[in-house]
Amino acid sequence: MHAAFPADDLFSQGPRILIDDAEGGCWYHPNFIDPARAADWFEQLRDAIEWRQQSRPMYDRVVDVPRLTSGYALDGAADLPPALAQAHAAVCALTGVPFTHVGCNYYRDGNDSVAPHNDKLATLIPGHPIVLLSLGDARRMEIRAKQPPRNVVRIDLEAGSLLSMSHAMQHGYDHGIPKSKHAVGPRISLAFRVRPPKDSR
Ligand SMILES: O=C(O)CCC(=O)C(=O)O
Ligand SMILES: [Fe+2]
Repeated sequence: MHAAFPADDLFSQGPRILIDDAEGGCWYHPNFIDPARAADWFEQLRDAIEWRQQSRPMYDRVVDVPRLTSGYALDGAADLPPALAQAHAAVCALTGVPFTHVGCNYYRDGNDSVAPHNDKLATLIPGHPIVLLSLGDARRMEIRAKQPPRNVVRIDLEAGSLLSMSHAMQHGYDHGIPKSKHAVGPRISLAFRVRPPKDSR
C-alpha cells in the first residue's frame, strides 16, 4: 500500500502538501488531535514512557544523543501506555497504514535536537510512510534536498499535528530539528513506522 493522503475535509486546516512524489510525498496536517487531548497525551507520555539517554561515538569521543528516546513494537504484545495505544489507533485510522513500530523522542528544551538525517532504509518497508505526531511545544523541522541547490522546507510541528514523509523521500531529502535560539518548552514526537518483522522492536 502506498502512503495514504487523508481525504480533504474542505477546511483550510486540513492536510497541506509540502513535497510531492509518487508515494504521497510529505504532508502536514495541523490540529489532527485537539489541543486538550494533545496536552493530556503529552503529560501521560512524559510520565509513562521509560525515557532513555543514548550515547553515540563521535570522532574520538562518546557523546550523549541530544534528546531522550524510547520505542515500542506495535504488535499487540507490549503493554503500551494508554495514550500511545490511542495515538496509534488514531494515526492508523486516518492513514490506513499498518504501523508496526513507534519511536518516541523527548526534546527537553531548545538545546535538544535531531541532526539532519534520513530514516534508516534497512529498518523500513518500502512504500510505507513515516508519520510523526507532535505533542508539547512546537519545534521547527527542516527538510532539505540532498542535491544542489539543496532546497529547504521549514515547518513548525505544532501540538496535535501530523507530518508524513514518504519512504521514497528518504533517498532524496534529509530532515532534522535544529536547536532553538528562542526559549521553548518540552516536546514529544511519536514516529510511526512500518518495519520488517525482525526489526519491529
Ligand atoms: O521529532 C521529530 O519530529 C523528528 C524525529 C525523527 O526524525 C526521528 O525520530 O527519526
Ligand atoms: Fe527521522
